[in-house]
Amino acid sequence: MLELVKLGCARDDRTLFRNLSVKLSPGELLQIEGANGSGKTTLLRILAGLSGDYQGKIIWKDKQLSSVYADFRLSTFYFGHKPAVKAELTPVENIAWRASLRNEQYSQQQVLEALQQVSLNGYEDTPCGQLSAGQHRRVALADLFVGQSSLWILDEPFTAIDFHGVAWLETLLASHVASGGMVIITSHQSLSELSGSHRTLRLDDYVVEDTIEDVSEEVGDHKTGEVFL
Ligand SMILES: Nc1ncnc2c1ncn2[C@@H]1O[C@H](COP(=O)(O)OP(=O)(O)OP(=O)(O)O)[C@@H](O)[C@H]1O
Repeated sequence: MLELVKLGCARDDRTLFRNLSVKLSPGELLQIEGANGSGKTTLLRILAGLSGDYQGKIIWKDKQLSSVYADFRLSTFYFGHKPAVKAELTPVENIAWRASLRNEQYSQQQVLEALQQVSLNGYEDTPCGQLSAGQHRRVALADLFVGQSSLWILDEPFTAIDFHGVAWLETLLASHVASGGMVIITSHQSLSELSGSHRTLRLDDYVVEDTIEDVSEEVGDHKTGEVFL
């Protein structure tokens, strides 16, 4: 379904990774590991269409991503380092706002149930600026309970989440994958058995001393990818 073909990326003349080829099929969870600064966030931002500065190809449903980007966006949920949560809006308003950005509509009941799932019942009308760091991130994670995206791209979703929150999130990942969904996740902590079976990719294994220019010759494709926003 999602295929990366000889993906390469450099920042400030430093190769973060190169020749990265991997496939992700429905019902699979892929954990990206790597040291601080190895390029995990950079890779996920590329996959989410937030950066076009890469080499190689990204294939979605057997087609070059740029030609099916509208479908890809509708099928994808991206949870970044700094989740899009507006401080002046309540959790309910934030969910509605992000849903409108994705062209999705939820019933009020669905939203309230999602907030209950992330243990934010009782905070429905509290401006998010008054929530704790972990609660703030839970507001964004509530989208996972109401959206219909098949591919979840999650950058360090466990950050600031307490022990019980990590458990329900891992259980949710397993359930999404069991129902045919796909997950790409970065996490500095190992996933437990609650997440179900998964593959691990270490970005450090895709670094060499060569400059990034070598990759374009091997790929024989565009040297710079498109920005999909
Ligand atoms: N826009 C940018 N311009 C220049 N360098 C950048 C840019 N974005 C990221 N980098 C550099 O790319 C490298 C990889 O950063 P990235 O955030 O992807 O790493 P990471 O593996 O997610 O790290 P961490 O585990 O600390 O979150 C870092 O050295 C960073 O300084």
